[in-house]
Amino acid sequence: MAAALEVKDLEVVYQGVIQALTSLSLTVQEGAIVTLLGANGAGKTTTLKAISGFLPLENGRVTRGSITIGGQDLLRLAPHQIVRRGIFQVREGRHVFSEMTVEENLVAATFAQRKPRSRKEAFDEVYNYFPILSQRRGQAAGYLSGGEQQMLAIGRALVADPEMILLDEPSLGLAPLIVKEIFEIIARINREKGVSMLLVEQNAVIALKYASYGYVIESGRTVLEGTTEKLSADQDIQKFYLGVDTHEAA
Ligand SMILES: Nc1ncnc2c1ncn2[C@@H]1O[C@H](COP(=O)(O)OP(=O)(O)OP(=O)(O)O)[C@@H](O)[C@H]1O
Repeated sequence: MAAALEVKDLEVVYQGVIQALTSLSLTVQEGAIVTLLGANGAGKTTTLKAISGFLPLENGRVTRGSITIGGQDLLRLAPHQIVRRGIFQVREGRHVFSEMTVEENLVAATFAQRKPRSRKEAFDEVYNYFPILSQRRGQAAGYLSGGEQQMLAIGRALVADPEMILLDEPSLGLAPLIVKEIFEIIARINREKGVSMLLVEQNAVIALKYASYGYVIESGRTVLEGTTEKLSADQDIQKFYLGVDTHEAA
């Protein structure tokens, strides 16, 4: 299978001095769910921002390495061109337009639509995956629950008809049942539409359950990678990410 997205040896610097990534490499195969694990400040969000082209908005810059999709260089592209190339980032904290209704939020995402289809067709697809959003379509997004806002954030990505969604901490602040519901839908979108996912998660248990491959990053570099089966069996992962007492387990 062809490699969809390749990040190689990436170095990122903010404000000319703060080195956030030193040597970050990862691959997301077409149609895969890949997770990126790491402690606070390891550089996970920076990696997503580098891929989606948002670094310059925060005075950040890629100073070495490459990001390609299907062999095409992404580093030269602006964020709107990267969206057109099929990569859509769902940012941490949802960032829905709180004064606008659910449906107006979806309308706002139509600027990024990649294939000509009617709004009805695009929105029906979103409402099919997230029926609760259909019931709330006329309600201000700011009054939605955290879980519903996360669904809306993913729904906006769907309107764009992405090939890959970059998901930044979708479980943040949500109750376990809602997290499970959202991840089941993420898995369905992946399965049914073939959309690949690059998933940043503090909740390693859920990330390792739904992803097939994972990377661990420390201080801006990739230190471990493997199938999620292999990572789940790794003693360090068990100790530091899954909260397993490896002495007791031994
Ligand atoms: N806009 C910015 N300006 C300056 N430094 C930044 C900026 N964003 C991130 N950093 C720094 O870059 C490093 C990596 O941050 P990043 O947010 O990518 O980590 P993370 O792994 O996503 O952390 P968390 O899990 O806490 O979200 C940190 O040292 C952080 O302080």
